[in-house]
Amino acid sequence: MTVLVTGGAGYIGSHAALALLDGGRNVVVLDNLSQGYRWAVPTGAAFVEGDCGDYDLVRRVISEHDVTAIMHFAGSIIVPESVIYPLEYYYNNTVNSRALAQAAVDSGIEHFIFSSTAGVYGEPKSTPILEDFSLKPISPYGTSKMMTEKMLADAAIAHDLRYVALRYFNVAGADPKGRSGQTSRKATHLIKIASQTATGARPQMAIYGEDYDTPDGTCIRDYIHVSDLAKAHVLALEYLEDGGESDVMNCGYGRGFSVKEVIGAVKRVSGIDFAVERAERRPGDPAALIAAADRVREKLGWTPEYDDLDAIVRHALDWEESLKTRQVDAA
Ligand SMILES: NC(=O)c1ccc[n+]([C@@H]2O[C@H](COP(=O)([O-])OP(=O)(O)OC[C@H]3O[C@@H](n4cnc5c(N)ncnc54)[C@H](O)[C@@H]3O)[C@@H](O)[C@H]2O)c1
Ligand SMILES: O=c1ccn([C@@H]2O[C@H](COP(=O)(O)OP(=O)(O)O[C@H]3O[C@H](CO)[C@@H](O)[C@H](O)[C@H]3O)[C@@H](O)[C@H]2O)c(=O)[nH]1
Repeated sequence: MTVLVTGGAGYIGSHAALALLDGGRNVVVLDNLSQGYRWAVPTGAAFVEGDCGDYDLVRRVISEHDVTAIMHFAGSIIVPESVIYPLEYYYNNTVNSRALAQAAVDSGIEHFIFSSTAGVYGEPKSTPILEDFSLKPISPYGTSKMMTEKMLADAAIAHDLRYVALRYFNVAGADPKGRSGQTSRKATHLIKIASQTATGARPQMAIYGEDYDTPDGTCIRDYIHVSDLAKAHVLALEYLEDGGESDVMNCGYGRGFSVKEVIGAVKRVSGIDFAVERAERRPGDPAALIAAADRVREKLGWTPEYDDLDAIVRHALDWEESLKTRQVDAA
């Protein structure tokens, strides 16, 4: 019995693979290394280089590795890029997910965990955001994820597949044991960028907009530690194995920090007063995104360990330091 982790050479998938291995499960990672790194695949996991949209390959991997469940992380993740290249995003996130789901159904896989996003809500009518708020994504990225959620919902009605779509809020931090972290070639995430600036990989950074309708004028987000998120995936799999119904669940802590508060935390924890510029608003940024996070706690029994901004930042900084000794551009 093995879990197939697509995108397991990437940031979140590698942490989920670690959590599965730590729990004594077998893991096979399928990743095309378009963004991830071979070295990021945890020791102990089997690795297949290839595309999650390659139906025949997925069927073969499922059969050869005795796969009984799929965690699907592979995808393209940069919101502004999805506005410029929408058809690439629909292909990689929706068309390839369809092929993967087809291979899963045809192979008799019954348990499927999908990486969705708070981006499916678009500009929410209010916060905290409940799972049953209407889905009105404002980017091709968000729409590509919403479409995959809908496909899974329909497939789950027609077939023996059951799924959990986890809608992540802002994922940050790194494995507390230093085994993995965020290495993306094209970093856009606030805590990653602030950590790179603190550790000298960037000369300065910018705050995108100080005129939002928030207490300090900067955007508020719900930052969740990647290891807590990885744990939610393991619990979601156990939930399905115990007969749980298909569902969607927000993954966040239910509280938010502003961009200025995050930068303040990175300066405080690192002890470095790095340069921060003001910049224009970034298109498509909602003022505040905070999860209503009751469902994941109640249904999965999820209890976060790292609901502490300074701990998230500490782990992100430690990982950034450790990257100085790695060849991150060599896959
Ligand atoms: N990082 C976040 O804050 C965040 C928030 C919400 C949702 N998500 C979702 O979580 C998932 C993982 O994100 P991440 O931050 O770890 O990104 P990442 O880029 O670090 O990892 C994605 C991995 O998928 C691989 N990949 C991409 N397309 C593939 C394909 N067609 N076949 C096989 N492998 C492929 C890449 O090489 C990479 O290793 C994505 O689906 C993303 O949309 C991320
Ligand atoms: O150098 C930077 C980077 C970011 N920000 C701001 O920081 C906030 C958070 O930005 P970022 O870390 O890029 O995350 P989001 O744009 O909120 O998007 C993330 O979180 C979403 C869920 O909330 C996911 O859907 C996306 O995939 C994921 O990238 C936003 O207000 C940004 O404008 C800055 O001011 N300066």
